[in-house]
Amino acid sequence: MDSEHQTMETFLRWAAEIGVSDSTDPSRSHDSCLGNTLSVADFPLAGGRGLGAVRELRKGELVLKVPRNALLTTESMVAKDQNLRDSVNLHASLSSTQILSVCLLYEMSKGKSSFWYPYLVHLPRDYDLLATFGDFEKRALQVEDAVWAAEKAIAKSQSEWREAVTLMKELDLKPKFQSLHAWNWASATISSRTLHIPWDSAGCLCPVGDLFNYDAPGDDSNTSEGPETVNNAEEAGHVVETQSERLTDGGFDGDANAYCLYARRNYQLGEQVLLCYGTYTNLELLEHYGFTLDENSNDKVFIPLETSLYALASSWPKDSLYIHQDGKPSFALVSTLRLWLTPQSQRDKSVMRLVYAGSQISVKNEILVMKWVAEKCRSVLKDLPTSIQEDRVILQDIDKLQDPELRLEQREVEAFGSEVRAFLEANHLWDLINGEFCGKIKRIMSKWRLSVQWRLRYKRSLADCISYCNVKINNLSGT
Ligand SMILES: C[S@@+](CC[C@H](N)C(=O)[O-])C[C@H]1O[C@@H](n2cnc3c(N)ncnc32)[C@H](O)[C@@H]1O
Repeated sequence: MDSEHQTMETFLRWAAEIGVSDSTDPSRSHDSCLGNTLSVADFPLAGGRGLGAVRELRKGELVLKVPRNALLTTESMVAKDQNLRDSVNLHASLSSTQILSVCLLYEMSKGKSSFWYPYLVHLPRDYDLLATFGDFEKRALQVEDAVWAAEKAIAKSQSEWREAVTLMKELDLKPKFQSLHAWNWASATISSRTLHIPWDSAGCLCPVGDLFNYDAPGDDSNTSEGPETVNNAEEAGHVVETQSERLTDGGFDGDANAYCLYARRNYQLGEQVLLCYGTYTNLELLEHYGFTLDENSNDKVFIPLETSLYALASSWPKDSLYIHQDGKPSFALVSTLRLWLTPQSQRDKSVMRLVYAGSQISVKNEILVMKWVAEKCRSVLKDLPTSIQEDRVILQDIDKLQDPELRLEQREVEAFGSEVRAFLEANHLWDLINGEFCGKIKRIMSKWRLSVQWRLRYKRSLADCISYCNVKINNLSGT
């Protein structure tokens, strides 16, 4: 048995001893907290390590219960350590997430003497969240909004770290636990693994409960949009309500004094059991969790729009003007463009009524709208440094570089495009091709891959939008 497997067994036994359980039967053996509904398994195509169903599960069935005393929260950590409690109390100006980060690093610094050691050893050592991106990976995102989001995330992490350094010094943390690198690790752990609790906005780390990988809310989740689905405010309100209900697959149950997690649908034996952490676009998933989804019905593709258009769109928030991942322009974007492309002199009451009802103004106007959107997407695509096809090739090349088994021929290396060559040059890797890259390079490569994956998905949505508009134009021209 390998040591990873052994420590996982130790962890599951420890969790069982403190009351974590996937069974409602209190007489079950304490050898492991899993085995009745779930087991730890690897799902290479959907999040890596995760939890699989050990039998058929019914929607709504309780699949895991984690008692309050097992949760890692600021409250539970300071309760076990007077020194930590006294120091934390002197830093009320820090946010609850900063405090939780410091507590986590403090707990890590205790090593084996930490109560949570069996859990802490299973936390990932590295993360791919935007805040951990270097310059190369950041620039590889290409799209201005995304590069800006990465810059903001990096700057935020640095300034939060600077603010927390005094507390870490007072706690006498070893230099390696006080470093920006350690801070980024703690912040990423909290961002990507905490669950909501009512008494601390920083959330809690939930042993075993944080092994669930992510599933986006179902396809019906974007039905709150568009005249086809929502015709009035009452209906819209109903959709919002059902959406927020769908976002919770569990939560802290005050009566049970435990975090309770439920199956969000029926599962077959062996299937991965997933949790919906919330409704995120791909850029948000990358920022907060370090991955993107090829199929994400909550994704939103933003394109640069004219200032006068934003001014006109005062009835709809700016962030409602986007293109869905499948290429369909949003209801608000189409409505705003219908009005914007109508000459000022013709914007009378009847036109305004049609616009706010989400209806077409005229065939001519609708064709103008579709042509405008298609042209905009074309121009955005043209201005980006690489095409969809080139990005696909870059991803294949990254795969080749990441494959330790693959021996690359000289001609293959010479055929690499400029971005791959720039990566190899920037990291002095030309001589190392066909050798084993060090951990640091592997980590940069995995972030770079995510950037290319993200921008490729963005471009595919724009290309799909062009096709969507062309079909609409053809249909309208025939009417
Ligand atoms: C709460 S943890 C889930 C367990 C995690 N896989 C582990 O091994 O500890 C969340 C992290 O899992 C990964 N993840 C979750 N769902 C994913 C998905 N659908 N696709 C890719 N990665 C996913 C991401 O790295 C994310 O930050």
